[in-house]
Amino acid sequence: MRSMVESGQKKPNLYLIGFMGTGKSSIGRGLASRLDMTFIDSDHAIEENEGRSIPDIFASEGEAHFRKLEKAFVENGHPDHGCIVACGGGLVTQPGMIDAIKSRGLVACLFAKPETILSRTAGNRNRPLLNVDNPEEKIRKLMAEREKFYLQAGLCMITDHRSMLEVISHLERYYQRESKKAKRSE
Ligand SMILES: Nc1ncnc2c1ncn2[C@@H]1O[C@H](COP(=O)(O)OP(=O)(O)O)[C@@H](O)[C@H]1O
Ligand SMILES: O=C(O)C1=C[C@@H](OP(=O)(O)O)[C@@H](O)[C@H](O)C1
Ligand SMILES: [Mg+2]
Repeated sequence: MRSMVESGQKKPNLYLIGFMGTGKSSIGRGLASRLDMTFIDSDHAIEENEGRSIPDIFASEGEAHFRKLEKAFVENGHPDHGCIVACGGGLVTQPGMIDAIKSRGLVACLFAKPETILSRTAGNRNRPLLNVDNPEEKIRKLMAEREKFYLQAGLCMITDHRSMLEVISHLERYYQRESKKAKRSE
């Protein structure tokens, strides 16, 4: 992570990564309010910039185009400090993206079992990758492909059977500890 001196002693960003339905967006919002930081969701930022929804972007230009928009968001589409950033689940799967977010702040990954993910995402058609005949099979396949990226986070946390408040409190302690360490290492 960039030094606190370079970032002007400002609060480093915290990036929440992990599979769809692990809680990045909901937990990120609660955490930002606890830590008095700005909340940014990469999906919402992209939708706002493009003026259309993620399903529309996938349908009209395809997943590869959406991944380019995610890359642009990471590289120059958000502030470099003071933010809790909920990343779309596939954002870290492109080459160089994990290093790019690690160079900009702390990274925590949320995990959940495929069954939990299925129940948390069922009834919501906003995730085009899960609009398939057998979403559970798709979740297992994508998870296996993506695990190597998710495991590179500074903190990995299993969220099954944990309330959102428990997850938020754990992440709050992680952020406070790690951001203090970064400050002390100056
Ligand atoms: N720890 C949790 N326990 C129960 N439900 C959760 C938990 N974390 C998230 N959820 C629910 O799961 C759904 C998906 O959460 P969301 O924040 O959109 O995930 P993501 O951004 O990772 O795709 C939401 O309805 C949210 O309220
Ligand atoms: O895992 C993915 O590839 C995706 C995750 C989604 O975000 P969430 O992880 O917030 O659901 C969204 O970016 C898009 O539907 C693609
Ligand atoms: Mg989300």
